[in-house]
Amino acid sequence: MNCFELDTISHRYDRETVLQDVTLQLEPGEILGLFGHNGAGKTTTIKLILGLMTPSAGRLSVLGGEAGDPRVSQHIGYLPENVMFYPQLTGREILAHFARLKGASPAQVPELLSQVGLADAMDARTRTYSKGMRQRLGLAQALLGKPRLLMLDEPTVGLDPVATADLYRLLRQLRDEGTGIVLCSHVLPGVEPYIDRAAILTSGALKAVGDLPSLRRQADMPVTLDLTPAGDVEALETAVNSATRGHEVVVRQGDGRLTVEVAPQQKMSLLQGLMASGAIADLSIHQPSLEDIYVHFIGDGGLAHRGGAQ
Ligand SMILES: Nc1ncnc2c1ncn2[C@@H]1O[C@H](COP(=O)(O)OP(=O)(O)OP(=O)(O)O)[C@@H](O)[C@H]1O
Repeated sequence: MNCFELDTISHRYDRETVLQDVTLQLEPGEILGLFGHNGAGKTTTIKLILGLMTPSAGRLSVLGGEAGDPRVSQHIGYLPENVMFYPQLTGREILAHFARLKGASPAQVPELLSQVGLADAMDARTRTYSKGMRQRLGLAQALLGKPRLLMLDEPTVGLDPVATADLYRLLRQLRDEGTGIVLCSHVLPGVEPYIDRAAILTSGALKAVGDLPSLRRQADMPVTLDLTPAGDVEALETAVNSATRGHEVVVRQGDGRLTVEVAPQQKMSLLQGLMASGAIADLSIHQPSLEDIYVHFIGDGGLAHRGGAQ
């Protein structure tokens, strides 16, 4: 059974359509990165899955049931973008309160607080917590009751690099135990190794979905080769031009080396030509990163999309 299945979902607020024909699934034991600029529709998508609103069009099922059904909601954990807690209560008291609301066992409260790195701070009032500590408490709250679907909105905001790495390790462990996880973010650097698939949302439309190799195929962006000449760089450039056999490539010279941008489908024939030429001493190959692919799909007008501050 899928964690959720969105089938051509659209959503309007008043007059504005903010999601258009979004089709997306999440399997158990999978981490999906949901990426998009400010106002792209990430939070709206999450709210629909949580059952806080009903879509204007399309079909939606969550954990095999209806979004918003309490029998479904009890298996969902959600960390909102901005977490706020009663400042006078301790982390332990707050989590125990949420455990009661969710019908989860209070026995797991100290264990969860330790898991998110708040073992030493669980009896301090949350008004003394830093932003990162509040974020960790929010994460512990989302993990109550061992959810089968976990949705995290900007979970790394406020976390230092060590805490961020801890968070990703924890998410992997949950994923390996079968939890389906959605990670919404505009912070792409560093996230690539921790997600199984990415979905890129722009102005309410899903532009691309898949694992990194599939996104690279969908983006069809050039591969960059850094070439070190065996002799002089001009001879290498001649070899590149002859090996490309009229296909378009971008060639730049610098520091006695050549940088060549080539279409993915031409890469192997270019490499074979270069190897046969004897003009090349060494090379490195750079595939587009998740960030490059994201920028490609968001488009040059990326800044124009970004309604709010980053
Ligand atoms: N309650 C609302 N009423 C009207 N419009 C709304 C409402 N909530 C969101 N919107 C609009 O819907 C669009 C999508 O917003 P959403 O919050 O889903 O984007 P987001 O991708 O989560 O953005 P961010 O990264 O800035 O949090 C935006 O244009 C936003 O202004």
